[in-house]
Amino acid sequence: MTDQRDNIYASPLAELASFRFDQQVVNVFPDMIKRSVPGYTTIISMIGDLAERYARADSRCYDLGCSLGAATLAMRHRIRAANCRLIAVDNSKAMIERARQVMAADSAEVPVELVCSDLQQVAIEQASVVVLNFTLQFIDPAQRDQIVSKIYQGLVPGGVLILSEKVAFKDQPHHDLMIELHHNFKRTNGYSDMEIAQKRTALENVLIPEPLEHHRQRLKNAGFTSVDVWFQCFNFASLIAIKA
Ligand SMILES: Nc1ncnc2c1ncn2[C@@H]1O[C@H](C[S@+](CC[C@H]([NH3+])C(=O)[O-])CC(=O)[O-])[C@@H](O)[C@H]1O
Ligand SMILES: O=C(O)C(=O)Cc1ccccc1
Repeated sequence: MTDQRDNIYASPLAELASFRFDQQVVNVFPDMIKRSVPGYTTIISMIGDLAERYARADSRCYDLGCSLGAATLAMRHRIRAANCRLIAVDNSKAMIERARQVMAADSAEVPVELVCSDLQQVAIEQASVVVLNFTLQFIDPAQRDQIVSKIYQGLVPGGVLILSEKVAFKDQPHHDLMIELHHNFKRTNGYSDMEIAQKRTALENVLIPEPLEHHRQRLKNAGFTSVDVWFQCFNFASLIAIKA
C-alpha cells in the first residue's frame, strides 16, 4: 500500500519548492523516512517498548505529527494498561487519510483516534505518554516553548515525553562531520548526490534543527525533572523527559 520507492528528487527540478507533506510524499513516506533517518526503525520499536512501560490505566497516549502512524502502531501493539486510548494528530490531510487506512488494516485492541489538526490546537489531557517523533523540528522555533509547556501540563505525574529530533551542533567541525556522515548514510541507502542536494535545499527553513542543549533547557524550563538522550546516531537524537 505504501512501499513505493522515493524518487521525488531523483531528476533535476527547475523549480525547487519548499518541502511539504503532500500526496506525493505520502506515497513514498515509509521508504523515504527509513532511508533518510538513521535509527528510525529502532526508535519506532523502542517507542513501543517505552509505551508499554509508561502507559497508565485510564490515561491517554498522544502521537503528535503521527504521519502514517508508525509510532501509534508500535504503541498500540505494546500497551497493556486498561482503558488507555491513543490520539494521533497530523495537520497533513493526505497523511491522516492514509493513516486511517493503515489503522483500519490493524486489529490491535487499543482504541485510536486520528485527528487532522495543527497539534497546537489539540488539548493534551490525562496523558501518560506523549510522542513527538521528528515533528517539533518542522514547527517555528518561536512556538516550541509553548508546545512543550502545554505537553508538560497535560501529563500525569510519572508521565513521559519522547522527543526525537534532527539536531545541530554548536561546534562547527563536529556539526559538519555529522552532516557528512548523515549524507553518507543516505548515499549508502541509494540516494544520489543530486537527490541529497535537492532535498537539502527543499528542507531549508522548513526543518529547523536546534542543538541538544536547547532541547534539554526547554524541557527543564517546562518543568520536566528528568531529561536525557536515550538514542542518538549522528545528528538524529531522541530524548526522554519524565514528569516527576
Ligand atoms: N503543526 C503541526 N501539527 C501537526 N502535525 C504537524 C505539524 N507540523 C508538521 N506536522 C507533521 O509532522 C510530521 C513529521 S514526520 C513525523 C514522523 C512520524 N512521527 C513517525 O514516527 O513516522 C517527520 C519527518 O518526515 O522527518 C508530518 O507528517 C507533518 O505533516
Ligand atoms: O532527509 C533528510 O535529510 C532528513 O533530514 C529527514 C527527513 C525525512 C523525511 C522527511 C523530511 C526529512
